[in-house]
Amino acid sequence: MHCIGLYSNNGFDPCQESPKRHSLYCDKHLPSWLKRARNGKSRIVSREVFVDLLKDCDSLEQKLHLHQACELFYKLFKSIFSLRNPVPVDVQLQWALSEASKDYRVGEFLMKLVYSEKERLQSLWGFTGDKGTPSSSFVEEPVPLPLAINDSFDDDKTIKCKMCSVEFLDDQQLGTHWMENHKKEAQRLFEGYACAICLDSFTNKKVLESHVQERHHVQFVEQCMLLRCISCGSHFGNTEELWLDVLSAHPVEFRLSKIAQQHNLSAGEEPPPKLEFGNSVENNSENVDSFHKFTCKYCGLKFDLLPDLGRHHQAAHMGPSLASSRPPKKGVRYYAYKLKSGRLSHPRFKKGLGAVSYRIRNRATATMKKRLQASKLIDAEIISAEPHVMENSNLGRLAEPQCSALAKILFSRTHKTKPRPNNLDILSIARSSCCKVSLKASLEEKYGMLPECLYLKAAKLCSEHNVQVEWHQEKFVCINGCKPAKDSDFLPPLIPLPNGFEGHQSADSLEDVDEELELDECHYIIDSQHFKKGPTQKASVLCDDLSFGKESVPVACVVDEGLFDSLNMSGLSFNEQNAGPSMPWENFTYVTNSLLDQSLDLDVEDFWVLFDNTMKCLAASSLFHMDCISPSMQLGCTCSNSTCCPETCDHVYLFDNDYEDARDIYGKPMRGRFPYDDKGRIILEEGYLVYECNRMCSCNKACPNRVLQKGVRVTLEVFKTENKGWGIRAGEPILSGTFVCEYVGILGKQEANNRLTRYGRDGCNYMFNVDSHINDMSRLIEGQARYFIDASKYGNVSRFINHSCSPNLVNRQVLVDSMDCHRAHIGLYASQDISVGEELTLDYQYELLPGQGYPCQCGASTCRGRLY
Ligand SMILES: C[S@@+](CC[C@H](N)C(=O)[O-])C[C@H]1O[C@@H](n2cnc3c(N)ncnc32)[C@H](O)[C@@H]1O
Repeated sequence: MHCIGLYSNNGFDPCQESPKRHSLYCDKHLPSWLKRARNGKSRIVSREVFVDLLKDCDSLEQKLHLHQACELFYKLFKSIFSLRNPVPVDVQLQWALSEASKDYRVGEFLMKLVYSEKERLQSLWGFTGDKGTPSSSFVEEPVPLPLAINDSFDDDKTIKCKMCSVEFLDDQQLGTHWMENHKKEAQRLFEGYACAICLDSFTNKKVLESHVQERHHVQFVEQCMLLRCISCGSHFGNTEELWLDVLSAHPVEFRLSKIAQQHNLSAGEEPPPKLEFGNSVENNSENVDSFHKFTCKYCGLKFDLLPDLGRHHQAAHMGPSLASSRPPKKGVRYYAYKLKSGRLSHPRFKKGLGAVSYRIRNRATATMKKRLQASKLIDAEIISAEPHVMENSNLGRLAEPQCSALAKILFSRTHKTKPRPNNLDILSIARSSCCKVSLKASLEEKYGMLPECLYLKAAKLCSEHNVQVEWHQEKFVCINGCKPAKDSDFLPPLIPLPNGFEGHQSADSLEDVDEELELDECHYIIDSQHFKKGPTQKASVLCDDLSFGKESVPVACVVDEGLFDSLNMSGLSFNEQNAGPSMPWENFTYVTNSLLDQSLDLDVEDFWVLFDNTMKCLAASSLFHMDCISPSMQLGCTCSNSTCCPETCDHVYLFDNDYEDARDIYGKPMRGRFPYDDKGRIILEEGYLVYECNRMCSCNKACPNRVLQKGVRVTLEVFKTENKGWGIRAGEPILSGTFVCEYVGILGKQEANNRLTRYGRDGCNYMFNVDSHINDMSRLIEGQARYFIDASKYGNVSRFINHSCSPNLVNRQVLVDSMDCHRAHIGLYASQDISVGEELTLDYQYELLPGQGYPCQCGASTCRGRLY
């Protein structure tokens, strides 16, 4: 016997290995539901129960049925267990029942499984509210599943011709009978046509003829005609060849279906002399001249045979890659389709992953393209900036944009002339450095002064390669006494030009500047950052801590010199005039946790009704009983240490269970890993829920799987922007993946298609549309309410984050105190390294109709222009 691990409902290519694991599977193909347990929890079907059931199987066939039942059981358990699954449990159960009832032998095994496993499943995962006392609704004996039509003929000794009901002992005899008696009808059943030039297929000879004439301009149509087996699509030169294929490959299709047999037997009637292809005559078929015509419900075209209608439907009304028609996005059929196709467990993510792997594959090309584009841009800038420089022949008259352009040009040129350390150079120097000071000193000794962003890159590299370097901020004193390198040859970095710089310099001083630039062009590194306004600029602190002690790091509110005036009038894009000037902290109440809107209280009610029904349903199917899940739908892990490790943490298990194919941001599988790296930075790719440990877990706050819940840990500053009102900027370098803050406000829901905008007193929109940011899962249910977080009255520092079409923050939905995805927290994480003083921005992802919204001031080269 061979391993049957590759078996699926659609058959299998047998694995050639002999079975080892539990006598049915080789090592490689042991199914997920039998895989070795961690904490005894990961096995969906326990080994003992499986082996017991296997002992009762005498034939390979029975073993396959057991295998199928286990798969079904696994799928059902897994999808019910996934609490974020929006498909109602009763629909899932219906699906499982209908699947099981297709073959009563599979159904029987399924019920045996449910019966044997129910107690284990009940107590597993700490589901038991009152351990062990089964409710009265428990079904103690396996309930036979409703028997559907058994379409299998294996038990029958005879088979009947579908045309005349004459009985035969085997398919061969039936085939010969058809050849002799029903060849004409059989032609209608199997014969199609194909164009010998392009192999396009046709149901009708006439259509083929006109195709050949019109498309290929051929008159002798007969030469271009191939016969085509409708059943399998193979092409043949003549009828004999086609019939040989039919006899050898499709004899089953001559048989009378079981339903028809039963019907005939019970009614004692002769079978009607009409063609039936499987059970396919549905409401899109009609009787014309005693022959069935199959009508396409989309375009009204009629076909003699259903497979042709199918092919037409696929070619004319579906995308080329879709193999089968999909049911409408509603109801049991749709969910069943989702479940069967495996899309339910990770619906959007396959698509997401495709995109990710595409992105990864194309990263190199993209980088190259970017570089090319950048160099083109710079060239273009040289062309546009240089004449300007000449024209004015006076640096002092250059406006800031021209200065930036010039700086960029010089920056790129000087970069080209100076050697720069590559990743290996940085790492090898970092390995012999104890702290940032010594690393900086060594690098500068070799390469001269380097821009600050290189140290961010170095920090990232070190963390990725586990190189221990002390990264510190200002006033750090290294215990080894490391001191910054001082080289008198280096000129100090440029400082921002003073206000009123435009046109105020005397001609003499400008000449000096010009000369200096010319002379030292190759030795300076002029970064366009020097022209940006940042915290290096003089700023006045309006408030030391806008959170008034609610955050563990104070959030200062500052105004840069030169923007004071804007405080007296509206610095916002619109509408502040009426409200009058106010300080940013005066317009809302600072909270660190979202509050629930009343619309959600109702939702909780709905939830309990659903929950109640679900549990009754499960109890009736003898899986669980009513008290098995905690009201908050929270699942605690049972790691024995105070800090969890991914090998044992149930949240990792839960995640893996829900997202088998999840990847990290580098494209590596997430299986068996926390969503955060050991520095607490998010590594999980976008599009997945993050499962953090919670108060039901035995671990403590130091657990690496608790990040968002610890709140803001980086220094942030609320500052006045030039044209977007208030914004947030980094008060310290923030490395990519670092948790920045949570979007906090009032969590509510709105009815679908009903756009909700709420403006705060300052005329700003503080709505975060949860639905539009993540979780396709909820979109499986059409017309479902959308969720939002409104930070206009209650919120935290996140309410000041402005929109950018090229943002440096991303959001993730994080499950902490509830496994219900509608109670997920919105975590905002750095999507790239962010330097001190850089504004933190998020893509609001509004969907706007043409003409809607307000001008976007993000300034990104990819700016989409408008913002809601
Ligand atoms: C969530 S608030 C951000 C904080 C806000 N700037 C403030 O002063 O409180 C969103 C509002 O900020 C302004 N805003 C954010 N990003 C913007 C952008 N890129 N362009 C123009 N205005 C923007 C808009 O008024 C928007 O309604």
